[in-house]
Amino acid sequence: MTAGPPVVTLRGVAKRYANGTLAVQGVDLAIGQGDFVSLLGPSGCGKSTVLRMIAGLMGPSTGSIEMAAGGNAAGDIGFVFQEPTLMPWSSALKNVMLPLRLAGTARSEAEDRAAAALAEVGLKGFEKSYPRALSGGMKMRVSIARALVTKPRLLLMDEPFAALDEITRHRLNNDLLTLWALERFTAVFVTHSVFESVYLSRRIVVMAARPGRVVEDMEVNEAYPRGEVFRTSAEYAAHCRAVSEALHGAMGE
Ligand SMILES: Nc1ncnc2c1ncn2[C@@H]1O[C@H](COP(=O)(O)OP(=O)(O)OP(=O)(O)O)[C@@H](O)[C@H]1O
Repeated sequence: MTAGPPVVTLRGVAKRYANGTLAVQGVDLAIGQGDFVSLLGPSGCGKSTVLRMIAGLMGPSTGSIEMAAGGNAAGDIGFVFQEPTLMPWSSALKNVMLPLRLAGTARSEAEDRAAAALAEVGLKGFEKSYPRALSGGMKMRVSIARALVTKPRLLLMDEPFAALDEITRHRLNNDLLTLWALERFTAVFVTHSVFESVYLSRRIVVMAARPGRVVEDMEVNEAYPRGEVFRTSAEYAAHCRAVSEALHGAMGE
């Protein structure tokens, strides 16, 4: 599986917040169609800032961000936050229906598509459950279903599994890769975890702080599907070591 032409291209991007903080500077990054890219770096290196700019939630202070033509506007980008951010007063199904309803999709079609999205993340039978009745991992699954229900070509994830226990996190990593293979979206995944970035990605962009910038761009040239055999392989360990060294270099250690 190789990445196609860029879906999004950042050129000379810098972001200075209103309080004067220079969050990132000099970011040049092209993300290829169908790729799985992780942004890895220490706290404060600007990973979330880059992701929010790609999402169009805010603009860069200098430089440009170009989305390739051919998308379907509002449904083009899915965003998964660290917190599942579900509406507590609505069922899992209604939560997943929301982006479709906002886009004007008729109720019955939205229901069918939301139910299919929940089934894809392993939540068939939980359509009527309220968020409070679901575990942390299940809530995150609902959040992923909601992000994917519009069939975005770009899925942006900001440390989505950071708050989950390790077993749940491994399971969701596997399920995310299955969805990625099935739906063929381009994934941009923000994480602090070397292990998670190597397990998931084809490409790891290592960032450093003060000011936030890209310091290494590494490839994890290993076949998919990846599973427990990969997780316990010598190749996995070697990639983790190399990425870890790059990260420590980025942190000036
Ligand atoms: N809204 C804001 N206003 C001012 N400064 C901000 C704002 N958001 C982020 N920053 C600052 O910009 C820098 C980059 O923050 P950002 O959240 O992008 O980093 P991060 O790598 O995602 O960090 P973390 O891993 O801790 O989430 C930090 O110094 C942060 O304090």
